[in-house]
Amino acid sequence: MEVSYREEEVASAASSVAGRLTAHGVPARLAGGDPTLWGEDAEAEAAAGLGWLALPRSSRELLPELGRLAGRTRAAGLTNVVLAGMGGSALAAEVICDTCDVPLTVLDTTDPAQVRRALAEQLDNTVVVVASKSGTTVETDALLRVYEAAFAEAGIDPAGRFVVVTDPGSPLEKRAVEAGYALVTARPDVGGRYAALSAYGLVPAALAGADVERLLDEAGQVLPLLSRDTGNPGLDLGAALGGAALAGRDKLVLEDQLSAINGLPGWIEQLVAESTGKQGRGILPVVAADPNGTGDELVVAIESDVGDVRVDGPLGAQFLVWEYATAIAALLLEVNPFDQPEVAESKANTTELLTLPDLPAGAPAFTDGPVEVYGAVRATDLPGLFAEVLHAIPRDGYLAVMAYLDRLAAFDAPVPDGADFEHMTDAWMMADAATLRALLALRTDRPVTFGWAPRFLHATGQYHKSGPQNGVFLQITGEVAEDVAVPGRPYTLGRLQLAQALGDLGALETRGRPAVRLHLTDRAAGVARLLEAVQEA
Ligand SMILES: O=P(O)(O)OC[C@H]1O[C@H](O)[C@H](O)[C@@H](O)[C@@H]1O
Repeated sequence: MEVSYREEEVASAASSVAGRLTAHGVPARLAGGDPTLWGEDAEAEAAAGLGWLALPRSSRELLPELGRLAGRTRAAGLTNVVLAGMGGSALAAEVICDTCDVPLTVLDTTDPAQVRRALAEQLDNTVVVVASKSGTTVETDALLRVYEAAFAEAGIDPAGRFVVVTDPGSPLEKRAVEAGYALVTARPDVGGRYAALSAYGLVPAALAGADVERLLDEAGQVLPLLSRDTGNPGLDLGAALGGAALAGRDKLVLEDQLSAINGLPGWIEQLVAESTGKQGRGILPVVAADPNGTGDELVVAIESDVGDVRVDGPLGAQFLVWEYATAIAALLLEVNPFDQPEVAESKANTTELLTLPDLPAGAPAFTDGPVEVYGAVRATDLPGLFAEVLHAIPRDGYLAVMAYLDRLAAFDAPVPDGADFEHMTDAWMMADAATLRALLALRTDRPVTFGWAPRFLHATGQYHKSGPQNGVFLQITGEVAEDVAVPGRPYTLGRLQLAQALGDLGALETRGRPAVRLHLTDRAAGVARLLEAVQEA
């Protein structure tokens, strides 16, 4: 595992902060699990959350159980593995499976169409891993209920179809025991976003067929380096991230196109944004975007030379080194890397909204074809709105696009008969809400981020509300054609999804941030109109 600096300014900022850290014995203290590093206010959470440093060894104890579970599900012909989980309880498994090229359906959504899509896939051969540390996350609870109902309706005994991963004593543990589901309890002293090498990352990955022992070997090899003052990749990366952020380079552009590891930036995004984005400070991860060459960027490239910092190493080692580096960067920014108070705020808003008979969606400021626009805006059409929004981004700020939609809908786009792969890709791209990010990015030198909701609420959502207050926000919601009931709950997935959007919008508006909601009354036509209008802006 190696971290190398490819730019003089980054190297000198990093070496100056690394000198300060080693003078205080920080590398060895962090590697040894010293909970006092982040100050008194963070001590209790740190003491209860540094178990990730021991995972390369302690997770080995899970291997026999994982082998048995994987063998049992394979023998039962359950080859379609679905993971219901949010944030840290989903993203690591996604990266592991993408990198090992084994199929895993990650359901970290409340979108009725996307959930219907998953339900329609091989229910007969499906095993659902339900992963939640707290055991109370609303999305995960809803997906468990939806799958229980689907199995019951198909006459399938749900007992053999769920594998629950949770902390000991959680409400989900109780539920799993009562229902007779397979249960793996996780080490409780590991925070959600640091849980890649714990049962949360490993159980779904092992069931999907990934070689998880190898990940632990890879992490185990880097572990002894983390107590060193020199030749310590975690310190080198953390000092670069923190040193650069202190010098004003607080937009972290993550590049991985040349890496054999697939999707790591999405996992890094939740780790860094949730751990550092608080008290008006933080590092904003920017994923799937080209750098703009502005003075507030730090480009970190996984296994390539295209960045200011290059990070080489296998996936297991990357997980551990990024966790360590994030804890170092938080220390330098003087924030607690183990809490996420503003994630809880949007959750509370959502819960409160769900108690109302009707969701307060408000009245549109204007309508442009299949798109209703909600918010305090001067524009009267979409091109004007995009121009207004781009103009509103502060000089040191960013624009965040957040889509409460089916992230796979673009693949339904009609493709002309006989189209080759290039034409198919073009058709998908022009039907994909994520393309809005790229088109907006062409019109500004400020970073434009994109997040599928509610996934991003458990990642950049914390940063949006409590990091530097220089974000401008565009929410996209869509009409629900066919909703999905959540058995035992007084809401459907569609209602929950809209409540999440309105709950987060409320949290952003309370802070005085410019925030607009674009509601697609026809989803496919709405996406097409957005992509057309942004090019006219
Ligand atoms: O695993 P759960 O308790 O369901 O939590 C899922 C996610 O929820 C919140 O967003 C936390 O901030 C994340 O760190 C966590 O990974």
